[in-house]
Amino acid sequence: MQAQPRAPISPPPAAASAPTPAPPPAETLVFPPSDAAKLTSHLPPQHLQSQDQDQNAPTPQSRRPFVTLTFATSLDSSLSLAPGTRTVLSGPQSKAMTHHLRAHHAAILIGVGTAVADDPGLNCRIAGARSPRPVVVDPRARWALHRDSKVLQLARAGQGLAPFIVTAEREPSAGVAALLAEHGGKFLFVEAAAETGRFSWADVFDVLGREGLGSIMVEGGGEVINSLLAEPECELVDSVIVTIAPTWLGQGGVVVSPPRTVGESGRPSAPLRLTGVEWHPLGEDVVLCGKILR
Ligand SMILES: NC(=O)c1ccc[n+]([C@@H]2O[C@H](COP(=O)([O-])OP(=O)(O)OC[C@H]3O[C@@H](n4cnc5c(N)ncnc54)[C@H](O)[C@@H]3O)[C@@H](O)[C@H]2O)c1
Ligand SMILES: Nc1nc(=O)c(N)c(NC[C@H](O)[C@H](O)[C@H](O)COP(=O)(O)O)[nH]1
Repeated sequence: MQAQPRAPISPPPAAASAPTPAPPPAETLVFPPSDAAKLTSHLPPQHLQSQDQDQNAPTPQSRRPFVTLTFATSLDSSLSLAPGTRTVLSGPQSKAMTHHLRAHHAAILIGVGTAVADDPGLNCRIAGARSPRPVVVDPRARWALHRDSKVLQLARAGQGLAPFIVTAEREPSAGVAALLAEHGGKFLFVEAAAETGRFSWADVFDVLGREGLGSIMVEGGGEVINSLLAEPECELVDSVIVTIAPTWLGQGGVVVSPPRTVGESGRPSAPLRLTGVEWHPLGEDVVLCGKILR
């Protein structure tokens, strides 16, 4: 029987607009279970770790999200060499620890200063782990989010989630709003104080709680962290996990140092101390875990 000529295999129709190529696969991180076990008591309760709206969408009356304050700092309490300068402090082991924290929180929150400086991905790069919902605090909606922003590239590649942007603008950019909606993100409106343009963190966390985000890891930057270490905002922080790197960044860095308090005598006093403290060496870094002493 004579073989029938094969019909030519036509090339697939060209996509109308070639999709943006997925970002190059970032390094996959590994955090050993033996190290993970040391952090368990400092993580949110299990039922608050996912984004499952049914499971943990706290009603307005229920408690606010579990808040973890976590960042990497130098020996001179700096987060980076200068505002807007992304500075590597963590070694591989404590970097993996940060991603372990991301897998165990429903959301990861940064300020717009960090978003602008770092073009962050804000996903979890441990194989098989879930990524948190990125939240960017941006009262004046000044973050120039665009299709090639890393966080949106990862969302399109299924390697992360699109951000929720917390703003005081009642009519933020329609273009950015559409871009967010296309990727599963959105703007969240929170009223800011008229005189300062700042949010009450209680309001921010209430809004995020009503989005079903039962736990939030606040990663920075300096302004965000210092404002959460001030009274009374520090009452909202449930856990503190700090990576300390054996590096001095020198003067001019982005410093973590909460506002000073002054006693009745007029003498300055230390504003905050941690309790329930544990120190865990990880590579050349040490990870300090604790809770703010009430
Ligand atoms: N080492 C680390 O762990 C770490 C983590 C995050 C960022 N960083 C670094 O920190 C630097 C950015 O820090 P930063 O202090 O410049 O910016 P930031 O990320 O703290 O963002 C500051 C902005 O957030 C908003 N904001 C903060 N608190 C607010 C409040 N209570 N109400 C309303 N808006 C509020 C304001 O718009 C403010 O301008 C970058 O260099 C980044 O690389 C380091
Ligand atoms: N743990 C930690 N060690 C560091 O050495 C360092 N520079 C940061 N910085 C935090 C960082 O500035 C922001 O949270 C990002 O911008 C996240 O970015 P990715 O998601 O990793 O792309 N954090």
